[in-house]
Amino acid sequence: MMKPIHIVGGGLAGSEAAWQIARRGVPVVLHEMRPVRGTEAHKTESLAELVCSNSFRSDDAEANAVGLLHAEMRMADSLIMRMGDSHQVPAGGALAVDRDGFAAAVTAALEAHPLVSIERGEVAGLPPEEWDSVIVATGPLTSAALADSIRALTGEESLAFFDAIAPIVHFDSIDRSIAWFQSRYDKPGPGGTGADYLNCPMTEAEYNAFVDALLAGDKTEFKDWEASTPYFDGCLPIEVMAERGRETLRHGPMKPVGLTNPNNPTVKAYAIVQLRQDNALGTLYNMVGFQTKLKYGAQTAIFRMIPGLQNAEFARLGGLHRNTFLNSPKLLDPSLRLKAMPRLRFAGQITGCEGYVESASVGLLAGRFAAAERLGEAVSLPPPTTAFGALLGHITGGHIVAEDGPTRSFQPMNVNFGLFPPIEVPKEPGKRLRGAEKTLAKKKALTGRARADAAAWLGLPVAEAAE
Ligand SMILES: Cc1cc2nc3c(=O)[nH]c(=O)nc-3n(C[C@H](O)[C@H](O)[C@H](O)COP(=O)(O)OP(=O)(O)OC[C@H]3O[C@@H](n4cnc5c(N)ncnc54)[C@H](O)[C@@H]3O)c2cc1C
Repeated sequence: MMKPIHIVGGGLAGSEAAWQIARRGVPVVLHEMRPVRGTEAHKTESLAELVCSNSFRSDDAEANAVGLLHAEMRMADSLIMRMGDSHQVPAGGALAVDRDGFAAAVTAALEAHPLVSIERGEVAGLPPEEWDSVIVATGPLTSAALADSIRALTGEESLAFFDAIAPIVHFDSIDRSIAWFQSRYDKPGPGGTGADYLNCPMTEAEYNAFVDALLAGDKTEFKDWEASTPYFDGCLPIEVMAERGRETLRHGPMKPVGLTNPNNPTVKAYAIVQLRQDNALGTLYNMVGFQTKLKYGAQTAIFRMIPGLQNAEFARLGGLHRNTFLNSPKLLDPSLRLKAMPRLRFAGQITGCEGYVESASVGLLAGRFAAAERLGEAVSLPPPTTAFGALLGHITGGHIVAEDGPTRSFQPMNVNFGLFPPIEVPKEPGKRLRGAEKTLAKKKALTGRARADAAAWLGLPVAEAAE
């Protein structure tokens, strides 16, 4: 009997890693502490629970880096993408999923696999020595006992900071005589209709009153040690955005572009709040980009100032959560093993990637690497030109570490084109590209190269992938 690989944490990364290992014919034991012990954000005992938004973001594999990552993961037979695709809900150009159906399907697929056993319970310290190959995928809310032992082993302080959760509203409490359905620029996207978001318009006076209320609203106080904790720009709380400038929200989550109010088509709204379907039934909608650390009472009062939400009932209000992650460029080797104890491999957000899809993709890589090692094969790293390779590069070495401040410079990051090696746009005779056209051509060249290289790395037909 082959010895099993142990995975600690059955979230996005751990579930994907388990699948990848089992599909190579290697046994795996997946340790998940829920429901024996919970986290501040998880609500269920399902594997791969989505703790906040239900979106896997853009599904555009030609012009968007996370869309490209989707495509590469599908090529690698990703369980997370397979179940995401089969549980999608309409969301314009994005891939959004019915969170309960999705998590139940991932759980069922792993429970049914003959090479996967699932053990419920916390791994409350370093994994026992007899576990000779372990993937730690315990996420941003890693339990304190395990986090402490990793910190003791590495000698590095894990950096903690906060993510803020966006509120969810009951659909039937939204005033549909004010809010209208439309996707930005009427984009249909995968599984969408072009009219998937509910839009709440604001006049200039309403916007200013709203920003004033955000600035004045009661917020959760930071403790001393939390005060210096940096935010990451992808998930800024709205009141922090409002503090950065009166116009910041109008250029961020409340931007009014690509939308026309059918009740007042000749007048452009000054700002627009968008809500996106959150469950398959269509009974819940989340406020897009509205992460917040406002206190609950303040949230209810302030969000009801939004036209269309004056009677809103909230299924869940926003909240605050810590994020635990390693100084990976220093601590991990190129195949995600801890240099100080190579039987431990890390995956998911704890490695310093950011987002559901990125976490799952690092789980996918860790699973492939661990399985290859167990089978006595050479570990093959993805080319740096692929989204897989770009993300892995960020985690294990691409980042230039600056040691000149109180906090280290390595920060969690979504996949983005800045992580890819540059490419020359192929010149067309007699045509000179400029501006947006040139940017798009560059993205298409990068993603075409990435898909072809990913296919070659995975041993798939290259021509089809590059198309
Ligand atoms: C509050 C919050 C909101 C977020 N919102 C978004 C969002 O909207 N969109 C997005 O793309 N990303 C979001 N993220 C970021 C991130 O992508 C997700 O947290 C993602 O789930 C990370 O995947 P993971 O597999 O690394 O961790 P998780 O999915 O959190 O999985 C880790 C698992 O490990 C288990 N565990 C922890 N410690 C132990 C232990 N000692 N023993 C056994 N099991 C253990 C946990 O119970 C959990 O199931 C958010 C993060 C947080 C904290």
